[in-house]
Formats: sequence, structure tokens, C-alpha cells
Amino acid sequence: MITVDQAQTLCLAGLGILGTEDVPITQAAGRTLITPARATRPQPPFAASSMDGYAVANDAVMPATAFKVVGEAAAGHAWDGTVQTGEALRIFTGAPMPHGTDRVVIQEDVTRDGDTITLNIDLDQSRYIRPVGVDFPADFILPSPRLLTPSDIALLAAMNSATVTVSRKPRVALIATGDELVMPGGDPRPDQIIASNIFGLKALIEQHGGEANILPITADTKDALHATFTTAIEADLIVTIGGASVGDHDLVGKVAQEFGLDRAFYKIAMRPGKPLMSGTMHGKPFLGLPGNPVSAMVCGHLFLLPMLRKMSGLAQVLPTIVSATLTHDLSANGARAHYMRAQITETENGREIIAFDRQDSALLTVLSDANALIVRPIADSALKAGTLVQSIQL
Ligand SMILES: Nc1nc2c(c(=O)[nH]1)N[C@H]1C(S)=C(S)[C@@H](COP(=O)(O)OP(=O)(O)OC[C@H]3O[C@@H](n4cnc5c(N)ncnc54)[C@H](O)[C@@H]3O)O[C@H]1N2
Ligand code: MOO
Repeated sequence: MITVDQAQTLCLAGLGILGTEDVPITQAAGRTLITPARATRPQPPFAASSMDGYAVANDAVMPATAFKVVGEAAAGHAWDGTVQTGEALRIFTGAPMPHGTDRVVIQEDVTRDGDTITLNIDLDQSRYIRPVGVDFPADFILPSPRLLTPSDIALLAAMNSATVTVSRKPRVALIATGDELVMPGGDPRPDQIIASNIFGLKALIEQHGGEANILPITADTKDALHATFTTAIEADLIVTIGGASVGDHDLVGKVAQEFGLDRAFYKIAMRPGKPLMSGTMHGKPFLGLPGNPVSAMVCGHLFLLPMLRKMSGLAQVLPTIVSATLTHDLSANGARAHYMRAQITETENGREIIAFDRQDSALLTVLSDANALIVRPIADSALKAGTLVQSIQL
């Protein structure tokens, strides 16, 4: 059996971006920016007041000094004149600073009587000015490739970028296989269960900028699998779930190969996820996930998401590894790398992690409680509480 690293390399081999498109920023969150976005003006474009108060010359500011208020500037309403010695301008947050001023005295520090203000004795010493371009300069560039977050969208808007160039969304065909499966909301026989992992995988794919199409549940027969592959081949990535192991009804690998799958590998030294397979089917990337719900989801994080990220044009595609301190002992690991469902917590002592007692790959309740996977290498020795371990955040 090959290792997880080797399998990831094989899954990613030959994958690339599918094309680009221009989209309005309202549709760009979660997409991958492919062309760097450029600002055309600085932000703020003028020195701006950051408080409500009075703009004055800083040199003139002393407790109990009086100024004559000569006008007003509000956000979107600049005041064009120049403030002279002994004068102040009423100013509001976001307004351009007028000529002749370099400080805002907040209104809480002022007593006003008609057109005259008198500064209080105790003065806040801040100047309350946001200089031109303090957020970004006129030639600012948001680099690519980059998975656009909601914060990026706000930044792009501030840069006056109404549309951006992103990669085309990879379209993923999700195929659940098995005579025992019924769709949620269906009417299962006593010997049937509900198809679950395709929905988790769809959510995972769509959370990461892909588009997932759940195909009809496919029976454990050669004809049914053939018919589904014929539809699925239109997608950019074909993913099967189940039927991957060695049982009499585990036909996916065999039928996929008859259909034209050029298999790159089958079976990896990993728990959960041993019967994973990958390759290309008529030039389309193919990933065969194990049926156990947790195995399918864990393999989704470790293999499917990296493939999706690469097809989206991202440079950083593998899961981020974070270190955390184990809060309890762990027994030695065996011949397969173990991705243990765990809970990570930020504490005053740093990041701490605890593995769940139950690690059966059928337990979605445990996966739902987990926010991390502890990565146990092949043949890892027993670990004591306090050991630093590597983990993947879910
Ligand atoms: N003799 C052996 N038996 C098994 C081995 C082995 O090495 N030798 N490997 C085990 C491991 S590890 C796994 S993982 C499973 C994977 O098997 P398959 O990929 O063939 O999956 P199925 O047999 O079709 O299903 C396994 C399990 O998961 C349920 N399932 C399947 N699809 C879904 C779905 N879409 N949603 C929810 N649940 C699903 C299915 O009903 C089974 O209970 O094989 C072991 N056996
Ligand atoms: O590898 Mo299986 O996924 O252990 O349950």
C-alpha cells in the first residue's frame, strides 16, 4: 500500500486550472482570484477625520484656548476654504481635513457657545486623522492566486473593483453506490440506511469553491454503474463513494476500469480510508472514496479538497498542519497512518488537543463533534500527555 503523501501526489498529478471567468464581486466570495486586482486610487483618497469634533492647527492647541468656528465639513461634503489662525472647522468622522488644520479635537473636549469653542483643560492628545492611503496606496495590488474571503470582497469593493477574474468552478459528480442507500426524506426498508456522506461532501466541495452534482444513487450492478459513469463523465471530477473494498458487491473499481478508468493507485496505508482509489477516466480525474461515512469525509479533506484547490488554481493545496499539545496518553499506532477524530481548543497554555475514544469510521456523531484530526504516522510509538502532535483542522 502506498502512503498518504504518495497518494496525494498521484491524485494531484496532471491537474490544472479549468479556465477563468469575470464575475461581479457579489458572486466572488469563495472563488479563486486568478488575475491580481489593482486599486486605482488610495484609500482614504484624502486625509480624513476619524472623529466628530473640530479641525484646528495642532500648534494652536492649548487648554482653555478659544477658536472661532468658520464652517463645517461632513463625510461626502468637503469644505473648500483654508482655516486661519484662531479658527476651527466643525468636522465629522470621514470628512476631508481642511487646509490649515492637522488635528481634530473631539467634541467631548470642547465647550461651544455660538460660533466660539473653548478647549477644555484635560485634552485627549490624539490627532484623529487618517492619512491619505493609510489603508492602501494608489498602486495597491491584491495578489493572486487567492481564495477570496468576505474580507477580501470588502477590500475589492474599497479598491473600486466591481468585477474580478476568477477560475471556473470545478464541477464534481458525486456518485453514491449501494443497494442499501436511500435519499434523506425517503422511505427506507428495515435493511436500508440513508445516504449521508454525499451530502457532507457536497457541502465540503461547495464551501471550497466547487460545484457538486449528486447523481442518482447507483445500485451494486455493472449496468447501473455503467449508466451512471456515462452521465458523470461530463463533470470535471468524478467521485464515487462506496463499493471500493473487497466484498462480492464492491464493483466500483472493476466496472470503472471496464468503463475506461486508468487507475493510478488502489489502497493506501491510512485509517480511515484504506480502499481509496484514483486515476483518470477518459481524461477526467477520478476519485473512488470508501463508503464508510467518516472515511469518505476524511478522504474528502485529504484528497478531494486538494484536487479541487489545484483545479481552482490555488498554489497551497494540501491541508494546513497545526501543532497542538496532547492532553492525554495515546497508544502506539499500527501499519496505517491514523487520522484520529479530535477536538482542539485554544487555552491559556496554547493549543490543546484531545482524541475521541471512539474512532470507528461509521460514527458521524463523533465526526460532527470533532474540529480536528490528529495525524498519527505509520508505526508511531505510544505518546504521553504533553506531547506535541500534528493535526489538521476541519
Ligand atoms: N474483508 C475486508 N473487508 C473490508 C475491508 C478490508 O480491507 N477487508 N476494508 C474495510 C474498510 S477499511 C472500509 S472503509 C470499508 C469500505 O468499503 P466500501 O468502500 O466498499 O464501502 P461499502 O461496503 O459500500 O460501504 C461501507 C459502509 O458504508 C456505508 N455507506 C456506503 N455508502 C454510503 C453513503 N453514501 N452514505 C452513508 N453510508 C454509506 C455502507 O452501508 C456500509 O455500512 O470496507 C471495509 N471492509
Ligand atoms: O479505512 Mo476504513 O475507511 O478504516 O473504515
